[in-house]
Amino acid sequence: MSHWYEEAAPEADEDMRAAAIARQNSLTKPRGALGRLEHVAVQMSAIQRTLEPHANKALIAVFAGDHGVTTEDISAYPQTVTSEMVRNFANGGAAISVLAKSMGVDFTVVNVGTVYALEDLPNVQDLRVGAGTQNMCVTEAMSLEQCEEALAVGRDIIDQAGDIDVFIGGEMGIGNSTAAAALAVAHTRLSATAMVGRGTGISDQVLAKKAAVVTRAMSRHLPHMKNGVEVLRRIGGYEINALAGAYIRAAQRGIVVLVDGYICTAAAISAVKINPSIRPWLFFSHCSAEPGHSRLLNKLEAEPLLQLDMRLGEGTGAALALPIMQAACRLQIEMASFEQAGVSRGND
Ligand SMILES: Cc1cc2ncn([C@H]3O[C@H](COP(=O)(O)O)[C@@H](O)[C@H]3O)c2cc1C
Ligand SMILES: O=C(O)c1cccnc1
Repeated sequence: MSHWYEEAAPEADEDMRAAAIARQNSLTKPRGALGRLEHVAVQMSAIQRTLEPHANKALIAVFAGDHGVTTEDISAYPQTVTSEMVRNFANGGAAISVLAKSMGVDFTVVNVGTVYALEDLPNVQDLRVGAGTQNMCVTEAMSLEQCEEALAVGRDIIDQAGDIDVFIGGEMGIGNSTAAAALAVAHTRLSATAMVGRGTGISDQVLAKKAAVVTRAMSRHLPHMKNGVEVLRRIGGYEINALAGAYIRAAQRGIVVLVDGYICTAAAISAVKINPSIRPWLFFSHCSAEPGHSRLLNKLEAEPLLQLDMRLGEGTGAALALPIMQAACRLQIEMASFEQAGVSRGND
């Protein structure tokens, strides 16, 4: 039986890529002088199949969910903060709320699975598929039904998004940097120690415990990880799975994805595992301060746009990278060529 998340995303057009590279090389700058901005514009051209790539209309969706693994005391903050932050998102006080507002980008919050139900809140969609996940150290994080439902929550957010060029996903979930580390281990086979980080700001002692927790979870689940969905079911999270579903659907619909920090990248690599055809549509916004993030980005052969020592999540790094992506597009579209501007070519 084939599933929606296995349907292929549109392929990159290699002729258009060559044409975009030629255009970049014709513009009034030394060859390659716009660095990664050139890579972004060229890749956008190849996937959008145009020399005039666009990243004008974006949607930011923050997915929230709680994690059973918080029982193991692996975060510096209590689980209640997930719900409290959902209210903060709704009230405009969170970092991503401020960024979305100041940048004029549409912003929505999706509750995929806080432990407790929340009251009706402006801009928050209640699509809970469970009351927090189970502790991955002792059992699977969720059932297959819940896993598929969480993936579908992300898919539906994209399907309801209308005509957008760019999708930015964010996450909120106390304990989710532990789930992300477990996913990172599953997809790279590097050690738990290499993949755990301080998350919200844990001590050396808690960091060592966090690595042991991930190791314990891996020894339980690794033998049974027969496919990408099973990985997400066993060690993912409702908000992480919704992100993976949103990334897959965005790519299938020809929407460019700006991936945020460590947790979002763990969702992204899980999504690529489920559906490798989505990879050309993923752009990586920044390299966070979590040490596992650069390792995960390496595995994905990703070139993050920013390095600001951020370690927040919520989609904040991706939001900050949006104007850079937009600039990369405008430069390729609007710069004059050497011929048009009457500027002499060099021999670079
Ligand atoms: C006030 C507050 C706001 C946040 N916004 C994002 N996170 C980030 O921190 C959490 C992951 O770290 P850990 O695995 O250590 O719990 C996630 O919710 C992530 O989005 C926050 C964390 C806190 C405390
Ligand atoms: O890189 C991230 O996304 C991150 C890091 C720490 C805590 N929350 C998110």
